[in-house]
Amino acid sequence: MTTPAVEVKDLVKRYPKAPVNAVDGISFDVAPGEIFGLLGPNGAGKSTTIGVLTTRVKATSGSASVAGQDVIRDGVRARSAFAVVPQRSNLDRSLTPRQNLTFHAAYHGFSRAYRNARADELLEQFGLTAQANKKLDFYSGGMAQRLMIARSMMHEPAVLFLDEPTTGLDPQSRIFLWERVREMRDRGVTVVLTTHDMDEAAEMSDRVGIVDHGKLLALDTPEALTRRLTGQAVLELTVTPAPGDDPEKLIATLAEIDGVARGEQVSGGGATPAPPAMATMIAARGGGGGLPPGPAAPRDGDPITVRLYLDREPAGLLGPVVSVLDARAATLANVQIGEPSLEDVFIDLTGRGLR
Ligand SMILES: Nc1ncnc2c1ncn2[C@@H]1O[C@H](COP(=O)(O)OP(=O)(O)OP(=O)(O)O)[C@@H](O)[C@H]1O
Repeated sequence: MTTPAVEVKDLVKRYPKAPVNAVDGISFDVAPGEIFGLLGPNGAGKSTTIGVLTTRVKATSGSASVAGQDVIRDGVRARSAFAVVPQRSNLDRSLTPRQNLTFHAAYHGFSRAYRNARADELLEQFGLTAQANKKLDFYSGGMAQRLMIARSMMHEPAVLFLDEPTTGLDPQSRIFLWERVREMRDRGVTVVLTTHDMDEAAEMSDRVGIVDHGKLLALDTPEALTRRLTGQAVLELTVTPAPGDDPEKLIATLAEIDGVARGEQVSGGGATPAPPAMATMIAARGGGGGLPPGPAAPRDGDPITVRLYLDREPAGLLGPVVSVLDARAATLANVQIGEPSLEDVFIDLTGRGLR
């Protein structure tokens, strides 16, 4: 049996004087070479979990290891096995970009020849060769992020922890970054990332763990998680109800169709239809303080967007849907068939209340 790249068992962290555990008995394994996404609302316990794994936070109880090294009992030894790229730059501004790389490798005990060769290789890989000796003050946020990842790879860690790596990056930098992350994965580096970007998590991660209130609520591949949600597919309709018809009643009638698990209005009242993921944030189940507000009440003649969550193949339901709309003299402008997104799963598990 191969040793997991990350192993967390019954991990608990209670900060001094805190009334509840920040991490409340979390267990999971990450396989070598996996990209693992840790997701959760603000304050869920992600950073604390990563903090324990990277020896910055002292665990209250439980066990944790990275690349087979016990990070709780022998943090110093474990540190050579991983690298952390924090959300905010912690580059040394008194050094050149290149020196940031070579000093890091010197700290980890690598020879001068190795340090220089590795720095050149990584500067090239991260598109920073031409800016290797510039002042860091002239670096953009994207360049600083690239340099931090390059620096983290100087000591060839087995596991790379990335804390919200693409926050604040432009689309080009984001794509570039993910290409590099995939390259690292292809070379056998295990990547553990935290992110609030659900699309990115779904696209990048081999598996994701969803955390809230210090507990792991779900752990699986993004596909398996979305498959588990309600039905197999979602039908999104842009409909203009007949004058005087009540949209809520129209949706209730649509939800009664055999094969429709539930229905909800995701936008309307003249608002631009939100993309599916955003739509769910607006319209998903109640609770959690009622924020953010639901869609505006539509005026007569305005189209509304209705989402139907299905528990059977969508093709067979188009006929019944059109019949209901016909019977109520509603006009159908657009139909989209889609899968539930990871964000739908996230909201379903963690609710929509603000943290
Ligand atoms: N140093 C600390 N001292 C006391 N409480 C803390 C400390 N750090 C975090 N907490 C608390 O522990 C809980 C979990 O916080 P944590 O930072 O791990 O969450 P998170 O999921 O990383 O959130 P975010 O997405 O906002 O970064 C929160 O209630 C937070 O207020």
